[in-house]
Amino acid sequence: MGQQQKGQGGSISSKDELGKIKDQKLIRLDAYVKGKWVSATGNKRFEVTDPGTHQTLGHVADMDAHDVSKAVDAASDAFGEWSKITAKERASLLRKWYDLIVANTDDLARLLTLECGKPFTEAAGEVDYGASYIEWFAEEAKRVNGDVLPTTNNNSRMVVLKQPVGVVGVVTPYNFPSAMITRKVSAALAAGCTVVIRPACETPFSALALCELAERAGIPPGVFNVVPCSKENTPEVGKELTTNPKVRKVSFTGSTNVGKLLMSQASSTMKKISMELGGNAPFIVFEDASIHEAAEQLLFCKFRNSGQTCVCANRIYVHDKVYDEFVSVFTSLVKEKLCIGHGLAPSTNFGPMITNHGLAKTEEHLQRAVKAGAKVVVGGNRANIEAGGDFFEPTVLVNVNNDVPMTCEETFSPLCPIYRFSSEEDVVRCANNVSVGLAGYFFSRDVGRIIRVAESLEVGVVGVNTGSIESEVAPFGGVKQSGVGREGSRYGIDDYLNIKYLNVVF
Ligand SMILES: NC(=O)c1ccc[n+]([C@@H]2O[C@H](COP(=O)([O-])OP(=O)(O)OC[C@H]3O[C@@H](n4cnc5c(N)ncnc54)[C@H](O)[C@@H]3O)[C@@H](O)[C@H]2O)c1
Ligand SMILES: O=CCCC(=O)O
Repeated sequence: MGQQQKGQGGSISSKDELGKIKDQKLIRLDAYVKGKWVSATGNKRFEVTDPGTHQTLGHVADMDAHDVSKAVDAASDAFGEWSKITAKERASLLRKWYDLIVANTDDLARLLTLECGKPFTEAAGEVDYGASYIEWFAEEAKRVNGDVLPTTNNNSRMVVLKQPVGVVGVVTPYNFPSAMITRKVSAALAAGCTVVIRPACETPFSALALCELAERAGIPPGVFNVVPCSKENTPEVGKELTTNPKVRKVSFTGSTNVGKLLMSQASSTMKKISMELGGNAPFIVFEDASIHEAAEQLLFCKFRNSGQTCVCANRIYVHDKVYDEFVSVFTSLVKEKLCIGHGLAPSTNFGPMITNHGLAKTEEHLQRAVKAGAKVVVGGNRANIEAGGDFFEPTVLVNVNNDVPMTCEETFSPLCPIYRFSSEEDVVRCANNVSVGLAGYFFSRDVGRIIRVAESLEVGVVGVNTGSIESEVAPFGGVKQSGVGREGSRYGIDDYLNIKYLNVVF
């Protein structure tokens, strides 16, 4: 069994790396409520660590439900004024926020790598990607148009208004600590909503740095609130954000199970919801595809963020006729091109698992598959990197059973099972035979097949001859148990608007 390259990182000190952040004011440890940096009740704090070294990065304010209710009050008080300033004014403030993020990309990326582990270049890519939503929604703010309908009575006019929903509770995951916040918050602020953001416990630093820049951009007090909290306080904080009557919408990105819980809690006050949940993306290589192109695309699509991305390829289906060639080409790429290490070591392009829970799940998925007959072609072990974090090798498997967890559920790990298929009909049936439907990918040059398969896949986003689908211009979101709503694009702002119909009789 071949091995991937191992990067450096042995001498990395997380504290020293934090010290290299040029603008040290971006490292915030307190919460942000009503335009002030505040500590939690009783000055309670929780520890945040670097997943690449397990060293402490800092102790952040641990907000409880009562603290969060004050943040909701602040957001509710600020809503009146923020929703009434002109869209052009909101757009201008968003644009300033965007400019500040772009100007501070290196610092923000370093912070992101330190708390989430993804390699620095990938982290800088995330900051840039996240910022693109702010630029986009700054522009869209000015295009929230209403409607005048053909009247059914000459003595009346029928008018449609679009109005901001109100206070939005935002809950985000640890795998995209920056972009999952900006994608939601920029649409919300552009629409005229105010926000209370609860970032993931593992990755509050990016959220707080974005907040520092929002403050510098001049976003008024109360419009933008950030309430970090520990794992222990998460259920009560989640309950507050989903049941407080002043919160009119909950926007969540994370796993399907937590999404269902938050959705049921939010139903008690009938809040509007956006749910961006887990996936289990099929990646299909037909016999007429370019094998090298498909293998190159899979490398990024499967292994970015060490497999911890909701749209990562999860199940790889390769046509029988090209199966052996594909496995051989792809395995060589994995060995040659991936270099494991701490995300701030210059040669690294494959970082640690973000949590040790994720590492344990990876090992369990692997063991269950191997027990059921799977063969590991490359990888298959924890990687012993001097830096000391939770590393697992990029792993390719063949002969994987269809009933094992890595096939049936989102593995969210660097495990890459490659299955055989022999007919288009069968592979589409297999691809759709899961409860979720976020992204799907396939490779073919046959135009008829491209249309048939793209229309048949039960997902919200399809990559055809590409493993890359993200763009602020395009609608992002899933079907089935992958969620409700769309983010980004001209559709994304609608999730933060209510429609009001006026029948004006004169
Ligand atoms: N569709 C998308 O756009 C998208 C994007 C990124 C991640 N994801 C999904 O997120 C999952 C990985 O992220 P994760 O492991 O952090 O997911 P998770 O559901 O465990 O956690 C997501 C967030 O919810 C918080 N949370 C957990 N229990 C809560 C509760 N009772 N009340 C309030 N908040 C609670 C977590 O602390 C975290 O901040 C994967 O399933 C991935 O596919 C989806
Ligand atoms: O984990 C999901 C993030 C999806 C994206 O790339 O926008």
